[in-house]
Amino acid sequence: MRYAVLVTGPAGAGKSTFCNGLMTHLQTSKRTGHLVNLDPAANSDAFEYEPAIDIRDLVSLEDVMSELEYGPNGGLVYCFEYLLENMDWLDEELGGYDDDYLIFDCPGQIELYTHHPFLPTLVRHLQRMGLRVCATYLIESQFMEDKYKFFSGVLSAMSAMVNLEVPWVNIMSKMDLVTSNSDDPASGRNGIRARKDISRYLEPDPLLLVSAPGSREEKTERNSKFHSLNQAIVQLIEDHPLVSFLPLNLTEPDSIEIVLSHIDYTMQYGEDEEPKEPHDLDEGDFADME
Ligand SMILES: Nc1nc2c(ncn2[C@@H]2O[C@H](COP(=O)(O)OP(=O)(O)OP(=O)(O)O)[C@@H](O)[C@H]2O)c(=O)[nH]1
Ligand SMILES: [Mg+2]
Repeated sequence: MRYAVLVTGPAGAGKSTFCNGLMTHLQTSKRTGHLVNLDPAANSDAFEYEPAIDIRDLVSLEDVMSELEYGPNGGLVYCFEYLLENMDWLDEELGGYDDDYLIFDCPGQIELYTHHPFLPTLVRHLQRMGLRVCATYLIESQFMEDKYKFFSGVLSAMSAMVNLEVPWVNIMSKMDLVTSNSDDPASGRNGIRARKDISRYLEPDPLLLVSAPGSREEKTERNSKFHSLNQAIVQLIEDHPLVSFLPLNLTEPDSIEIVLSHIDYTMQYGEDEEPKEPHDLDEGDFADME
């Protein structure tokens, strides 16, 4: 059985870094993984591990831009369309890997996840080839600093999830950057101050969008033209409680292990063996953040 983990998410969310971390972790756990680079604009220096399959061997953004005079975004779309027309290239590349764990590093163009047919087509193709596919969607912990930015991240994750019908793991990356110390003057009014707050973001609490009744903030919000929009979004997220995030701190092997065990579980990796329950988050996992 072959497995494919798609690593998706907006630009700079830490996808490539997570792929590297996952590869290292697989190696130290005596498992094999292969990196697949799907980013035609990737910078070669970004890879600690040489990709086993690399879209740039088929088409590179640089060539498309210089030869066809596309700009960077149109150029990317062209690259994916080119890949979709040349899927036999991918089949051939994938042919050499049986019984393997493939990690797909995807590009950060948000439109690829929300409305471009590229990823759904790719997923169907991989499934037809007999691969078990799951997707991860990363947003970075800095999103938690601003509740509006955070909810736009939640909505983009939801929209990517409904677009791709595969098992799904949402990840809050760069948790090493969260210093949630209530005495820390740097964590401002909207900062993430306490562990209680962090869990409201990891299991998004739509009420974060609504200010406390009677507060000055609430009164200004009620008058603002965004009030009904916020209410509608709160309702949407409450009606579709699909999104929750696993915290990822790459400086802690345990954290990577927990994320990997959830990914394995969604794909029933090694199901010929005993199925494994994913590790649960311990109370202790947040201890250093307080
Ligand atoms: N502190 C910290 N920084 C990180 C972490 N992961 C990534 N970064 C930094 O965030 C930046 C973007 O990381 P990438 O891994 O290139 O992000 P990406 O999602 O692959 O970006 P694109 O491919 O351009 O969309 C880099 O400067 C990384 O060093 C993390 O876990 N902690
Ligand atoms: Mg990247």
